[in-house]
Amino acid sequence: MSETLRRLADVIESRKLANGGDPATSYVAKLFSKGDDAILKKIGEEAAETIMAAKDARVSGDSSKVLYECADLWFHSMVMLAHFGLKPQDVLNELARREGLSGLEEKAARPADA
Ligand SMILES: N=c1c2ncn([C@@H]3O[C@H](COP(=O)(O)OP(=O)(O)OP(=O)(O)O)[C@@H](O)[C@H]3O)c2ncn1[C@@H]1O[C@H](COP(=O)(O)O)[C@@H](O)[C@H]1O
Repeated sequence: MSETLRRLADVIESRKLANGGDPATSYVAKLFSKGDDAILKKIGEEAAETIMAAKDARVSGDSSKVLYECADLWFHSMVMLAHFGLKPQDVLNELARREGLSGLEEKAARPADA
């Protein structure tokens, strides 16, 4: 896993209130203190901002804002993962499990009622 993701996951973990995170000095601790609805709301906002940035880039040809918004989305997704006791490595493991499995084949193999 990327060292940057690993270090960020460790910092996020350290910001949990149970680990001494202080909402007065830390954005992540403040988000944890507000609870999961606040974290999920941020993910919704950042996903929408990513979509808007991509639409703008389609017109302007400048993708720098897509990068910026996508980083916000990944970051807030990592806060959500930590909230649920998950790590970036768990997501990478799931992607690795899917490696080589065509999305079209996987969908076709689903039970009819799925
Ligand atoms: N990667 C990030 C990161 N990306 C975005 N953000 C913050 O996410 C917040 C939300 O972004 P918005 O653009 O939506 O800002 P806003 O509209 O003011 O949002 P709200 O305050 O209303 O939620 C901003 O305050 C950003 O600064 C981040 N805050 C922290 N990190 C990482 O988390 C670490 C720990 O941060 P602290 O817990 O604050 O020490 C940092 O060292 C960084 O590595």
